[in-house]
Amino acid sequence: MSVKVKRRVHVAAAAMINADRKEVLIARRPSNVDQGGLWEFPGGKLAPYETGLEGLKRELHEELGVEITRAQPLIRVHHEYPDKHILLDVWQVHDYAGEPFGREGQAVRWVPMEELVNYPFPAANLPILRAVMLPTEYLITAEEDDEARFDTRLERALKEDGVRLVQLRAKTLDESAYVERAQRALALCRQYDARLLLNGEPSLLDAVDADGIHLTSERLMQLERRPIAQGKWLSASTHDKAQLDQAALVGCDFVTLSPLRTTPSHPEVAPMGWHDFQQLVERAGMPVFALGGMTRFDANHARAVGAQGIASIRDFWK
Ligand SMILES: Nc1nc2c([nH]c(=O)n2[C@@H]2O[C@H](COP(=O)(O)OP(=O)(O)OP(=O)(O)O)[C@@H](O)[C@H]2O)c(=O)[nH]1
Ligand SMILES: [Mg+2]
Repeated sequence: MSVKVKRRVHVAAAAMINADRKEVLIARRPSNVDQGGLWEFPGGKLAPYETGLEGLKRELHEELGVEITRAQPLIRVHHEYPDKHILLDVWQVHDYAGEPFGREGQAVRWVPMEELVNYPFPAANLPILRAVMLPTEYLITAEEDDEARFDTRLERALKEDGVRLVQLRAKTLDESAYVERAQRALALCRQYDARLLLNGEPSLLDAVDADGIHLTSERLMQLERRPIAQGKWLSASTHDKAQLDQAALVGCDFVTLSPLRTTPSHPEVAPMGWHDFQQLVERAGMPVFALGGMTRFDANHARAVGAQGIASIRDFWK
């Protein structure tokens, strides 16, 4: 039996997100090419010695007639197709010159984010769809014993820090107190067009119609399948490769990976540091938020090493 070594293909692709209208630019692959007829994020294979960003700029000039002026890494996805191993190196384009059009005759369309799921994409693209929906910052709420103060602090973060993704973590509350707080938190989040995930059992969604569930790593490891519908978001806390693999297996939409640094809340746990973090993120296959001593000053670096961004209690809870 001969062992065939798969081709490795490095592809740069663009998530052009129109932040005001919350639309994303997608293009349809011509029917006569690999994965023809499917929709994709514009881009293509890197030429020898090209960096991801150089390749992205060249491809977007060739395919859409635009010149990228500002872009930031969004996510890197490894995927095994039957004939090749591809690395999709996806960049979020923040600014460009020109009006995009299908320079190669391909259909090009601005699509509202929540409608992206209705378009057929290549199998490798699921993590990208998740990444474009998510912001760079993930607020985890602190323990509070005063409900009025909880509301004030949450609203401050939504209003002044522009937080758009919130996890309600409250280990000291019993279920009925948790549900009450969650209902108020949901109303506040709706007011600011932010998403709310409940830290706890999937059944909490029956009591509060929030946007999803965040699982502890312990709960994650007990599951055999995804415990909630596809229309809701599922995130989980992870700390190592085994937990990341499990998150992929049960179909988490995204995860936190911690601890990057030592924190006052977990002084006994050894931090993993950026090097190990980057290696784990590279193969996670879903958006990952860096957690553990992170502040918004770390967001750019987190992006640069492949993460979606940062998660924090302390940096937002003031
Ligand atoms: N551009 C792009 N390619 C994707 C995506 N998802 C995905 O699996 N791919 C795969 O990555 C490879 C990209 O190749 P491509 O056909 O765009 O390459 P290219 O623009 O350099 O074209 P060429 O090889 O005809 O010159 C294809 O095998 C394609 O199926 C995506 O969202 N965007
Ligand atoms: Mg292409």
